[in-house]
Amino acid sequence: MKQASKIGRDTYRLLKMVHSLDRNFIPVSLIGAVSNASEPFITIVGSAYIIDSLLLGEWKKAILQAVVMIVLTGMVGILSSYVNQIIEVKSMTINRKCNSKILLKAISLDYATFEDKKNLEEFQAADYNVSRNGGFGRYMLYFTEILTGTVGFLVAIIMLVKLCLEEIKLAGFLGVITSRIGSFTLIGVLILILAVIYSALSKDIRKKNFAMYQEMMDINQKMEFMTMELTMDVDYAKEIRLYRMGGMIYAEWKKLNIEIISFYQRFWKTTRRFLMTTSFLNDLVLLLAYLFVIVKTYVGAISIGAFTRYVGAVRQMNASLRAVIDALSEFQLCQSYLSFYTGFLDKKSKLDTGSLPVEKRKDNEYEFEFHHVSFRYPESKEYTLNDVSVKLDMKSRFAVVGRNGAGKTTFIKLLCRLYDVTEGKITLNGVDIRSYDYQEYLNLFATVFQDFSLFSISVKENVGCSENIDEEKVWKVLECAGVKEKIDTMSNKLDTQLFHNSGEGEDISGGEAQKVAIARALYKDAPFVILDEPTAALDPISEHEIYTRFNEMVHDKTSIYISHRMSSCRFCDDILVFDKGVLVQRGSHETLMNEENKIYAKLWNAQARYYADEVDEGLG
Ligand SMILES: Nc1ncnc2c1ncn2[C@@H]1O[C@H](COP(=O)(O)OP(=O)(O)OP(=O)(O)O)[C@@H](O)[C@H]1O
Repeated sequence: MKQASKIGRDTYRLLKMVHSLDRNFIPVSLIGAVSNASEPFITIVGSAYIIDSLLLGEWKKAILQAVVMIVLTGMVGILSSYVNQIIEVKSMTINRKCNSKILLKAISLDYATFEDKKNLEEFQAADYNVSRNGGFGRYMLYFTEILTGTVGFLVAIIMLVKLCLEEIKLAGFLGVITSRIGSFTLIGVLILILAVIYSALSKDIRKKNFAMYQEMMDINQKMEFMTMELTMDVDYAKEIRLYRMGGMIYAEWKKLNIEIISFYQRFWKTTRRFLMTTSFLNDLVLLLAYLFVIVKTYVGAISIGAFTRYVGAVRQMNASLRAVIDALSEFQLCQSYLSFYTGFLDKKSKLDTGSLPVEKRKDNEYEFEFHHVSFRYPESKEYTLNDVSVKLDMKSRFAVVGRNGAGKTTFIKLLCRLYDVTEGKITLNGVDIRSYDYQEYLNLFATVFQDFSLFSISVKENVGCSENIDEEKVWKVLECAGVKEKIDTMSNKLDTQLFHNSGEGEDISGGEAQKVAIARALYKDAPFVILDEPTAALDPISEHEIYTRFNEMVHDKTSIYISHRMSSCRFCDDILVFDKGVLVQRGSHETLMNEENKIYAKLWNAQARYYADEVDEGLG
């Protein structure tokens, strides 16, 4: 019962969603159902009348009836195919609209959602079910089939009620069966048996199929990823060739392929059993129903013409019931798949907690403070940052240094609120950052992470990140980032698409890409500019040029650099040194260099020694 009410609630919700996407779909489905279902009945009823007319020798009447039947069948047939076509197109359109809902949801979700494996799987499942498993399109086609079957079943029942009412008073067993009460009981019991058997069997197969389906979804996703690695992605193509990894990945792909084949074999085995059992039971019930109509004709309760009509009605009732139950089981299976989709749409942003507007200050006087901040990644047991307390003075240039894995990037991610702290708090001008409107808060930062991304869109769009782009400003920031000349040589200049995977796109080097990403940060013109390993891919001259120009451009802003090139710390007023998630030192370059045997001096000296050796070797 609980299960049935859940199915009912889910159906209502999904149909409501479909209705909001296309208000005409459900009415059109109803028209389709009525016209699809009435088609066979026109022939059933028509031929019965024709037979009766022929038996009475009324030839003209029979011909007229045949003409009416043919015209009606043709008209309803045309209407059915027209409406079915509309339903198919509408189903496809609804699916596309659902796809766009997934995309919109995906881009509105927290960044942390995408670093969390479980969330990522849920997103992939939602996308898989809507884009590749038929999604709402298939769901709505089954919905129409259920409506069609239900209308057909009801019409057949009405005809059979009429059959039950046709009686002749007789004594004995035949009299009992052909009486009204006997007829209703017999037909009622037959329908009940059919319904109970079908729903029990279909429930069983639905459960089995859903379990198998989930298993196959995982395998399919892995296979799709591997196919992409092997065939489509140019970055993988390089590694695959240089390290001869193709054979290994192909072997893995083949293993999954065998699993898929075995999955289909199991799937068809359960389905075959279901089909054979239902078909046998069906035939049995059909036989009993035919016998009943024969008996009714034998005792003289109905004419020969009526006999054909009722035989048709029995056959139609059976076929309709079977179609409803088959479609219902598929419909519910689809509903289970679509639960991934609705589950995904129900996800809420955890970071969108505050509503305070962020004060827009022309003087850029924003003050951040970390108060005993500790942080653990969602799926991690270990703390990445421990008890960090630090005040960031405005308009300073900060450097964040430390060994690999010390927690530098994590510190920045917390500042930019890509994650919330696990313990402690971060304040902006004395107010907990969780109280601010999330989007407004994000607008304070222009950050280039070490794993930045450029997109397969134009250079201009990559830098301007909006629909209204100030081209003059784009050229200016490209110049500051040292990549103006390169863009000037590209075929469509600012309008050149990046990366050749977008058809007409052009590729740029790693360093040039990094410069474009820096230009994007400058274009945003935010009060906080953060560069995480900003110059890792740049040659030393470009690095020097960028630092010099950059400092000019961000003089009225607060800037934070994370860099392993210790020399860049010299540009900075204040240096934060992290070690194993703890802020261990802070101060100017000179102050920190005076703290001997501490990590900053060690890092500096290690790099200085390396350069000194190189210089010595070069000179020697
Ligand atoms: N999404 C994540 N989930 C779990 N652990 C993570 C995640 N991202 C980073 N870590 C872990 O947190 C620690 C600190 O990482 P972080 O990227 O902050 O270091 P980093 O100082 O910037 O290092 P590097 O200099 O190598 O860039 C590392 O041990 C890393 O493995």
